[in-house]
Amino acid sequence: MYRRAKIYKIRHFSTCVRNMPPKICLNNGVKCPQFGLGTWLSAPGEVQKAVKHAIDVGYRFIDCAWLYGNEKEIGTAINEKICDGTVKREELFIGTKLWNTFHEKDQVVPACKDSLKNLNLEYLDLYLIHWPVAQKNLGKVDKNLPFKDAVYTDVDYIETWEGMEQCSKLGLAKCIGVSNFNSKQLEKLLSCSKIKPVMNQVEVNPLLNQKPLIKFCKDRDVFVTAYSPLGSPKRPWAKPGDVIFSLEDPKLVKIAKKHGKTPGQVVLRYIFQLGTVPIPKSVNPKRLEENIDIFDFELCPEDLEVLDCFNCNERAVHAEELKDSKYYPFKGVEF
Ligand SMILES: NC(=O)C1=CN([C@@H]2O[C@H](COP(=O)(O)OP(=O)(O)OC[C@H]3O[C@@H](n4cnc5c(N)ncnc54)[C@H](OP(=O)(O)O)[C@@H]3O)[C@@H](O)[C@H]2O)C=CC1
Ligand SMILES: O=C1CO[C@H](CO)[C@@H](O)[C@@H]1O
Repeated sequence: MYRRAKIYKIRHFSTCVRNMPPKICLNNGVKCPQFGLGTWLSAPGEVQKAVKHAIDVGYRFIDCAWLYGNEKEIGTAINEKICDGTVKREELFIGTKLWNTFHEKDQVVPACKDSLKNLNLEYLDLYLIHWPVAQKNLGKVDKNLPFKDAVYTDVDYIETWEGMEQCSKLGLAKCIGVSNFNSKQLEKLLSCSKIKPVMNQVEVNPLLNQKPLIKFCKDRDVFVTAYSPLGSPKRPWAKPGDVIFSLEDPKLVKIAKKHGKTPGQVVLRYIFQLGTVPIPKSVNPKRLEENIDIFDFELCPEDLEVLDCFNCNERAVHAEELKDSKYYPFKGVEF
């Protein structure tokens, strides 16, 4: 009896230590937690610990990518947390992304299988086309600067999508979607796909709140995942003079104080209230706990108005080395 109570207490603590993120229902009926963990630049050697801690404190959606070079460690962490009884596989939502060098139709299933092997999982909950632009495979990829010396090719993302549909049909991925697609690209994909994308993962933060694209996606039943929600302050390509979002802005600090929260929590709550799925990255235990602890307060219309004023359509992630490709998403279109 005592033993049972103790086990219950531990499980209860690990899953209900704070308000859990709500779940959203995607256009194929699959449920997805409306908050996740980013893993880009989470270094091998620290990401395993970070993912285990994240799962302990309530994260259920882990955002990965083949490009990030850390799928193996993340997979080890996930499997350890399943083995020790903290979570069941079906309670997790694991997503990863197809890199630009595997866009030809017959490369997609093998690339997906490679990510599954790295993660040591039987299926993905979500597989995304990382960018609408295909790149030539030049050998080693630098995850910090993957577009340096990039040679783009003319493989159409519609062809790539056929490979993604095969991943879905083979049961390798329960959901498939895209990332960094603009409104025109998404519209074209929706018009000719047999399986609809469930998600478009794009940059969303106070400097680029993406309201028009979020509305566009919502109207078409495609959910938006918000990457770089804190403005990606450590992006390796930032130059002096680039606009970097500051969590120390006095207007933000004032709102945070009013709610008894940190500026980071206010930003993440704002992005959640925009109707997206924020996926902040952290490998720091305290910040991992802080970031997910945003489900016990609400920003009022006046707070939202202040936060809206930061928007200046300034991108942290622009991949401008690809700008001459006809598939480059960030030019020639309003959003
Ligand atoms: N699809 C795509 O093309 C892209 C997808 N992504 C995804 O989105 C995720 C998040 O975006 P990312 O660009 O990493 O940037 P974020 O906006 O999530 O910022 C992460 C940085 O902020 C720090 N940080 C985290 N929490 C806090 C906090 N509460 N207060 C202060 N600093 C904090 C982190 O450091 P520390 O770890 O030390 O806490 C890290 O340096 C990525 O990791 C990746 O999974 C990102 C870019 C492009
Ligand atoms: O996910 C990502 C993280 O940053 C990378 C470096 O530019 C991007 O390519 C990528 O989209």
